[in-house]
Parts: sequence; structure tokens; C-alpha cells
Amino acid sequence: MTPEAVLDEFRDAGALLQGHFILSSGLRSPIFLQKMTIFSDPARTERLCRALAAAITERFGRIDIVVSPAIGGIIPGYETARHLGARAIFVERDPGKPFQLRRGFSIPAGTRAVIVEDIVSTGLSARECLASLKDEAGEIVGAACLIDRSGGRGEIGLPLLSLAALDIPAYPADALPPELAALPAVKPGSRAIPVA
Ligand SMILES: O=P(O)(O)OC[C@H]1O[C@H](OP(=O)(O)OP(=O)(O)O)[C@H](O)[C@@H]1O
Ligand SMILES: O=C(O)c1cc(=O)[nH]c(=O)[nH]1
Ligand SMILES: [Mg+2]
Repeated sequence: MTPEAVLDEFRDAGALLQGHFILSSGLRSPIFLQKMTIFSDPARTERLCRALAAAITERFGRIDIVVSPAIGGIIPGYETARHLGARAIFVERDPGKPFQLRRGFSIPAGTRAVIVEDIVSTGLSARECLASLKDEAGEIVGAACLIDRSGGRGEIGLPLLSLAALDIPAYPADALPPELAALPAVKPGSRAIPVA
């Protein structure tokens, strides 16, 4: 699937939003990729995750376990795992606490795991996901996402592949362009961060 076709899925679904958004990192952006609009459509999700699974196999080889950061990563992690013939697990957090594997999930010795994210903006969530897996015995071979909007600056500590790589502006809250500052800010994601 070409990067343009990936973006078309977001455009056609009405998932490419404009406004004033508070991102998971705390940065502000005039653009938000509302992945949950995509994931509410199983056929669209299937197309994207089939392509992600193929790219993962080509880049990383055999994968036994897909591990995703909740909440946004759970559905694409599951659907990508389905195409890989792998298991799908996730890390989650109590508000304000670090990610952790719960529910009996583990990455056993001898298994090969990949982190699947929905969107990478700064790489913070994927890095935190990786940090939460440091005591797992299996190998975390890489990370993958549908869209990397970081402009290549989303450092994760693993090789990262994406179906589409973009460079979407994001600003610290105290350095907003006037046209962004004029709009009311909304925070779509689940991370607990103070909203000023
Ligand atoms: O690369 P980053 O700067 O971490 O930004 C991307 C993250 O932001 C969103 O999660 P969010 O924490 O908003 O919660 P959600 O998964 O519940 O949507 C998205 O699902 C990614 O996990
Ligand atoms: O950085 C984020 O929190 C983020 C950006 C985006 O475009 N979509 C999303 O779900 N999260
Ligand atoms: Mg997330």
C-alpha cells in the first residue's frame, strides 16, 4: 500500500482532522489523525493492517507476538497479529502511571516480538512501551506503525517502519502560532496530562 493510499484511507474515513489538538506528548498541533475513526471500520482496518503485517514480515522476519500500547494500539495490534499468525498482547497504564503488561501477558524466551503503534508523533508512547518490556525474556525486534508523523524525529530505540511517513507540525504550548492559539484546544487521547 502506497503512503498516498494510506492517507486516502484517513481522508475518506473523515479521520484527518483540523483544529487545535493536545497531543499525547503535550505538544499542540493543527492536525490530528483520528485513528479510532479508522478502527471503527473493520474493512478499512483490515486493509491497513494487512499491509502493515506484510511490511513487518519483509523487514523483521518471523514474528510470534505483537505488543501494543493501549488504547490506540490495541485494535491495529490485534488485526496486524491476525495477518502475521502471531499473538496480540498490549501494555496499559493506570492514569499517570507507566505502561505495564498485565492480564497474564508475557513475551517468553525464544519468541520474537514487534511493537505495533497506531500513530507515532514523538515516539514517546512507543519508547515507554519498550521500557515496560525490559524484563521480558523474548526479543523485541522492532516497531511498526500506520503513520509516522514525526518527520523522522520519533526516536524509539528500535528500528521503526511505517506505512506512511509525514512531517506534521507540533508546537510547545507556550510557542503556538496565533492562528492555533485562537482555537479552543481538545485532547483526544487517553494519556492523563494536565490541560491548561
Ligand atoms: O509518539 P507519541 O508522541 O507518543 O504520540 C503518539 C501516541 O499518541 C496516541 O496515544 P495517546 O496517548 O493519545 O492515547 P490513545 O492510545 O488512547 O489514543 C497514539 O495512540 C500514540 O500512542
Ligand atoms: O500525538 C498524538 O497524541 C496523536 C497524534 C495523531 O495524529 N493521532 C493520534 O491518535 N495521536
Ligand atoms: Mg496511543
